[in-house]
Amino acid sequence: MWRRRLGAFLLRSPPSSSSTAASSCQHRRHHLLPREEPPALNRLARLFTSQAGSDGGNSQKPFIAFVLGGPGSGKGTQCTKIALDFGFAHLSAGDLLRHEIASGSEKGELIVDIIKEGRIVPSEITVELIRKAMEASNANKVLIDGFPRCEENRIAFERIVGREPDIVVFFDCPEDEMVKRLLGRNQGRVDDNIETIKKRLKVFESLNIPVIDYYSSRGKVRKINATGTADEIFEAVCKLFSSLRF
Ligand SMILES: Nc1ncnc2c1ncn2[C@@H]1O[C@H](COP(=O)(O)OP(=O)(O)O)[C@@H](O)[C@H]1O
Ligand SMILES: Nc1ccn([C@@H]2O[C@H](COP(=O)(O)OP(=O)(O)O)[C@@H](O)[C@H]2O)c(=O)n1
Ligand SMILES: [Mg+2]
Repeated sequence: MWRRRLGAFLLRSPPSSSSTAASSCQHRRHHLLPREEPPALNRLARLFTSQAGSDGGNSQKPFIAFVLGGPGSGKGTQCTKIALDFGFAHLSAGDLLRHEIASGSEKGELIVDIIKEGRIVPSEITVELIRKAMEASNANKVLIDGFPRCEENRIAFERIVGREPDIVVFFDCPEDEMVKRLLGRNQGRVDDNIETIKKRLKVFESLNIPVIDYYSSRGKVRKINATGTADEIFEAVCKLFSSLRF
């Protein structure tokens, strides 16, 4: 059902600009409450929950949301908004890998070749970067954007971090729209060209969809229609996140 054939790209459309306008989320009131509670109440609340409290400490296990969707489905755009409105740390697997490349390390040289080809970086590398970033953020609510990309990623995360996600948010977007957005992204990325995009879409379908199916069978997937403007999509995101207990 979520599988879409690569075929017909609609490359004729001009690049779509993302919505940078501040969005208004009608559901904000609800999810802002915990952050506005006095510290004593937070501490008290924590005694009665298995998740970390809302004061930024991570003495207990954080709430983890994996954020998935095809390349260009809007994961990064929506994660930025969620982080801002719901107080999540936003860890983007792709950004962590690009940061490693920028550091000039030997690992970075390996990573850049893989990204150029739209393939998946060995899980040990990515999970280690995510683990360190989670630790450094010390956050009690974490969005892990663009991960896991394949079963190997998923299994490595479970083994190294010792956790499953609490939920998996899946941005469902038609391929022609994803291609249009990627070609208009304009961030100078080595993988935002049509050849690599075609490979990334194939990898998404063959390796990432099975991960989504796996989490779906475990009742963890929350699918969001990722067409429309960024603000329209964020309205659906707000509904979902306002309904969560974290
Ligand atoms: N709903 C949307 N409509 C049009 N363009 C969008 C939308 N959401 C994001 N974009 C743009 O599409 C491109 C890809 O979005 P991004 O959030 O980076 O996706 P992903 O992280 O899934 O690859 C970016 O240039 C972004 O500004
Ligand atoms: N878990 C991950 C995430 C990204 N990557 C690599 O990094 C590239 C860019 O990932 P990204 O998440 O920034 O890309 P978008 O889907 O956001 O466009 C992917 O195409 C992979 O080559 C990976 O190998 N493993
Ligand atoms: Mg992204």
